[in-house]
Parts: sequence; structure tokens; C-alpha cells
Amino acid sequence: MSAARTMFDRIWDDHLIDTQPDGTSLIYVDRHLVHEVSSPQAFEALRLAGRTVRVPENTLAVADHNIPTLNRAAGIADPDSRLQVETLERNAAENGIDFFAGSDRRQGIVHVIGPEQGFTLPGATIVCGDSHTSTHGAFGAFAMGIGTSEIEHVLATQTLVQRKPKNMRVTVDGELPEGVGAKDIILAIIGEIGTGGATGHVIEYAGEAIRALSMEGRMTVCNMSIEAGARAGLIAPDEKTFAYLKDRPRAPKGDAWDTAVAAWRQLPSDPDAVFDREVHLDAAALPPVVTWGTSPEDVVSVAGSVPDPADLTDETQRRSKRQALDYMGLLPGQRVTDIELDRVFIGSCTNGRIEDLRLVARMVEGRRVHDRVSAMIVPGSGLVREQAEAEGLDRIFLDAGFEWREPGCSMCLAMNPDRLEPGERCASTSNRNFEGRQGFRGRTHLVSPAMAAAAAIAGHFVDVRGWS
Ligand SMILES: CC(C)[C@H](C(=O)O)[C@@H](O)C(=O)O
Ligand code: SF4
Repeated sequence: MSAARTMFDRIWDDHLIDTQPDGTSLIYVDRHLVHEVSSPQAFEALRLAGRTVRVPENTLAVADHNIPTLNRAAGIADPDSRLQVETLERNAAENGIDFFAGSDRRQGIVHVIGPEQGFTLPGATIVCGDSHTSTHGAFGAFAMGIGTSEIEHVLATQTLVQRKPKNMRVTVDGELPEGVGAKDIILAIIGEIGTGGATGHVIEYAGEAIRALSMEGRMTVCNMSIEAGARAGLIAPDEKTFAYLKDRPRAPKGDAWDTAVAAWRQLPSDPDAVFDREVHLDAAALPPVVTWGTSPEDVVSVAGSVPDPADLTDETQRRSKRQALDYMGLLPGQRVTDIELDRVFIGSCTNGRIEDLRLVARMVEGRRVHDRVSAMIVPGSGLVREQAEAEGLDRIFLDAGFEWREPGCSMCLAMNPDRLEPGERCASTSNRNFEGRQGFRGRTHLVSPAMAAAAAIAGHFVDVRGWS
């Protein structure tokens, strides 16, 4: 066996309990995040089997998908949503699991609160019944989404049955132009390799442009790994990672902190480690991007136009992209900057963090949301909300005509009262633009927070490279 290992190999080896001759492996799970949508059947099955949660202190529960972002104190009107949230609360209490209720200032989107609490740590294996668990890989963790039966398995045993995914490296060299950010990087990667481009792989993001990103930006990149088909995404931990985590409630303290940091410094891939697949991108050449279709790979430069499916050689592709254009109500050749918006949504586990909100505030301060547009800003957690308010960002947003909400998944997906009406067109900082994702027949364009902010003011897409 070659001595050179990738960071993912190292984390895998550190957690491997057993491998069968057919490659099926059992790995230890360090951290388990739980939300209300994917966990009820798992707890129920556990109860029926007469089992208990193996390591409750390494499990953290929060309600985020179904929770309203207005008048939370009034409770949840929708009976199904209310039942799911109440069930999670009961399951957590019965099993001795920490639960952040809607009234708790630490409540928020599961992928925002994990890092905030220092529950997410480098070198760890982290799972959650949620595809965007890949977000936590920004800290150099192997973090992946799991299904309901796997949730039950992890609750009961703190282990998971897996086949080892392959290694892929995406290197983004160079410096990002002004106005181009982490969201543009990941959308450009998905545009380049497609939604199946990383299937069966764990992506390590590397290169100067990735190292230059803040932890927030790195989370944005890792968050969307799943949209490229990857099992997980990760980034080598460095001084920024350690600075972000230091003194967080769940992070190691005192001597244990020093020991942990010393171990985390050993995590990065060996220089001669071999990846099964390599992709390179030049950050300096990236424009701000917009999705035009109903898949995150349908990416176009803001300075470009809606592509013509007729140019595609593959018949199935041609048909599916035509259908996407039809659903989106767009015409081939239409200039992206001519696309007018009805709604703007700034938030989600992709772009609902403090750095995103600061950027938006800088851009919209002293300006007004366009008359045609209804725009809302939803912080990713209660702590993000508090921080934003302490900095006066909420005033800037409200003065500019944005709505300022309570934290949750909100309009990222139509599981709570925040949704698009049929035919409405939205610039959204979330991660999925599937048909109906933000509401029945709603039309979603995925963009960066900067692009969403500019679109809210102008009423149509604008090239933010010229924004001042
Ligand atoms: C509801 C949940 C299981 C789902 C996921 O797995 O990602 C959601 O968070 C999403 O973003 O589509
Ligand atoms: S914000 Fe969106 S992507 Fe993230 S967990 Fe919630 S629904 Fe899923």
C-alpha cells in the first residue's frame, strides 16, 4: 500500500472499524446532527426495537425546515409541520439529546449551527439525514448526508455501513475578480463537471482561491458538493479554521485544544497523494454566474445569454433543456441582464451566514428594493441574526425595503409558509433550482448573495463587477 494518503483517506482510516472482502466497511461516526424532516421514522424504529441512542452527547437536534420565519411565537399553523417539530422535541428529550427549540437563540439551519457550536470539527466523521451535510467538510471533516434507515443505525450504534468513495480534487488557482465569490466558484464547478461529475467521489477543494476564502465561503463551496453528485466535499483545515473554532461552546478547551490543533495540522493530503480524478479551474477567469434552468449545472455568465438547446447534439439533453427553458419561461438568446425578477431570497445553508449578510448590507445601504420585487433576508441561525442586528444590518435591510426574518430553511424549499407563487421568478442564494423547489411552478435562479442583492435593487440581473 502506498504511504501517500489524501486527507479523506486519513479520516477514513482513522474511523474504519471493519472492511468485508466485498469492500463494505463499518466506520465510526463522531457527530450526528438531526432535524425534524428525516428523523421521525428512525426514532420510531429505534423505539420499536427497544434500543436507545448510543452516544446522545454526540448527537444534536434542531428544527429548521418546517419552522416559520415570521411570528414564531404564535406557533406553527400547519398541522403536519407542527407534528414533525413536536415529535423531534419529544424524541430528543426521551433520548437525552440536546435540542435547540425555535425559541432558543442558537436555533437555526442544521448546517449553520453545527459549525457555530464547534460541534463540527476537523478530522471528524459527521452525518445528518440531509444531503447538504457536505457543508461541514469546509472544516476538514468527512461529512455526508444519510438516509432514514442509516439515521436509525447511527442512533443505535454510532457507526455507519459504507463503501469507501474515490478521491477527487478540484483545484481552483488564481485570484477571484472583484464581485465574484465562493458561490460563483461552486456553481462554475458544477457547470463544468455536471450534476453527475463527482458521483462516487469525495471532492477535496484545493488551490489558492480556496485557501483565500473565509470559513463562510468554504462552507458555501462544500455545501453544494452534493449538487455535483459527490458523496462529500472537504477543504484542508488551516489557521482560519482553527481561529473560527477556538472557544466555540463544543470545541475542545485548554490542553485538549492544543492537542486537537496539533492533530488537525497532520490532516492535509500528502503532497504526493494520488487522486482518482483531478479538475482545475482558474479563479481569475470566473464571472458572476446565474442558473437559467432547473438543474444547478445550468450555469451561465451574467454577461452572457440564455443558451439555445438546439446547439446540443444529444437528443435527450436537447429535450430536457428545452423543457427547462419552457418551465423557466425563458427564450434562447435572451440576455441574462434582461431577466426581470419578482422575488429575491437571501438565506439558506449555502448563503445565510454573517459574511453573506454583511456583503449584502454593504451593497444595498442607502438604496431601495425595486418596486416590482419582493425581497427577503433570512439569517441562517439565531446567532447570525443577533450578530447582524448588533451590527445594525437589519436596519439597513429594512430601510432598503427588504423583509428581515427569523432563522430557518425558509424559501430554500417549500416546506414552510415561505414560498413562491406559480410563475414567480426568484433570484435565490440557495442551492437547488429543481422544478417546484421554492413553490409549485416557482422559477428559481441560483446566484451569489452579491448578485441577489443587486437584482433586488435593479429588478433584473446586473453584472456586479460594475457595482459600487
Ligand atoms: C428535507 C431534507 C431531507 C433535504 C435534504 O436532504 O437535503 C433538504 O434539506 C433539501 O435541501 O432538499
Ligand atoms: S437551507 Fe435548504 S438546502 Fe439547507 S438544509 Fe435547509 S432546505 Fe436543505
